[in-house]
Amino acid sequence: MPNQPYVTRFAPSPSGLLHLGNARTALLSYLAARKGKGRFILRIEDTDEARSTEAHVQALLEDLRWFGLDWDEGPDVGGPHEYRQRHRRAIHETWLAKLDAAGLTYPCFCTPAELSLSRKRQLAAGKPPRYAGTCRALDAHRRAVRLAAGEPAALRFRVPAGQIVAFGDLVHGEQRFATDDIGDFIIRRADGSTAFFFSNAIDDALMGITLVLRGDDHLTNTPRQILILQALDLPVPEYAHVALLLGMDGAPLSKRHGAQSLGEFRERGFLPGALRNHLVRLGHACQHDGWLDDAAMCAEFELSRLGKAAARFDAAQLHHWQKEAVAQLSQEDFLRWIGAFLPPGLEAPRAAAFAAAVRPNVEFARDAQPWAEVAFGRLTNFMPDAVAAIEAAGEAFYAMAAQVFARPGLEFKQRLRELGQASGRKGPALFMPLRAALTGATHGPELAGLLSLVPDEEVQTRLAAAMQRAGAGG
Ligand SMILES: Nc1ncnc2c1ncn2[C@@H]1O[C@H](COP(=O)(O)OP(=O)(O)OP(=O)(O)O)[C@@H](O)[C@H]1O
Repeated sequence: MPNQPYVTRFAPSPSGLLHLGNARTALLSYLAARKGKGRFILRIEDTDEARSTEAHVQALLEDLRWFGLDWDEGPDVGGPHEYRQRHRRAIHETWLAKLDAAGLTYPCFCTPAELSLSRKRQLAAGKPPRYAGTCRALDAHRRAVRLAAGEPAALRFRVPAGQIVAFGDLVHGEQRFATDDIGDFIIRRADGSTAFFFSNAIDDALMGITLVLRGDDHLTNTPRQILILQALDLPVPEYAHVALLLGMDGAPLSKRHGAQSLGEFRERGFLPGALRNHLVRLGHACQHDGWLDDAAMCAEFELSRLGKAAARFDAAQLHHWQKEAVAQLSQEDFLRWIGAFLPPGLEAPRAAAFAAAVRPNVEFARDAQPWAEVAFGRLTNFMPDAVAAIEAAGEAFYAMAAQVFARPGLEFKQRLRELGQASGRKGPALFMPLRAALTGATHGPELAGLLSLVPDEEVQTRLAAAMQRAGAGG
């Protein structure tokens, strides 16, 4: 069956920094659209003015782009709609008025304290808490008097009695909710802003969203939204409620808690492809174990492979994908990535040789720094185990090494062989003290590659320093 061209969206609230759970849900939604050559829309749900900030909107756009997503419509790229919900108020009011005209809403004057008391009573009686319907029963006259007196009022949707709302969820299967279990819910807050249930559903319908892929924290909201859409004769999309990503404490990641933000991983030096490769495998069973580039990830993505079980971010897995991501960089991109640690004006062939030598030892860009010092600078840093290796090797070893390395035109392998013969050492006993003297460490990138970049005089300086150190220490 050909893949359906879905129109999907990611609709975050700018109430904090995007975390890995948001990013994973955004990625899956993006892939669902891209897979069938559909469209992906970004909408900012900023109706809750108290919690939304402009700085968070900007951070969110920047983080999503860095993560590797692009969108066909959105606040920064435009499109036929307005993509910030707070600018869609007039549209929302029009649709609220239609519900009103159909007799499906009523003002609710209950205060937060009254609602909380009612909840507690219901819970104490062992009942699931839902709106008790206090203001539903008010007659038209009493309503008018209270409104005229300026009493703050939210607007509630009148949920029909005795019905079943059924829908097929692409992750959770057939869902059935009895309307008798759903209390009349708020669609406009007392401050005049539209509530999530309403604005989110209306905007999905008006923007032509055909698949709502979101976290399963919204599964129980869906029947309410379907009731609104049906009441307004608006199209009902398909739904896929994906499992939430949990934090270390086992609780779902949430912007409110500020945990594991995308920005934090970016600052720590992770590459976006590493995060994408890890996140696409959380709650989505990939058939292919290896690295997935954008095209391969689209090909790999299947709605039928989405799982129901909550998933946990795994640091070890992310490190694995980071190494893969580094290996995948073109030489040009790798050099750009570590560019801050290279000497200015480095000639292209030397840069290429450096990249080839150090890449397997670089997980984060900053890991290139010590090797750049070894290759292009003076050796000043010595690890304690390198010092110990130098002292143990003794002065004579470095005197022999200096002689072998002074002879022009020899390959590194040949020098090593000659030094082995001269010193009677082999294997690590030969190699380790040489590495320690020439790099200041007992482990690191392949020595031949690194040394090809170090000028002969500098090699001699390092061997002379080692001789002195071995002499002094021995
Ligand atoms: N822990 C999570 N794992 C996966 N998806 C999530 C998680 N938390 C939220 N989402 C999804 O991210 C999308 C954006 O949601 P939203 O902006 O409300 O995020 P949030 O983290 O729940 O924020 P807040 O804490 O402000 O409510 C929604 O589809 C939501 O279901």
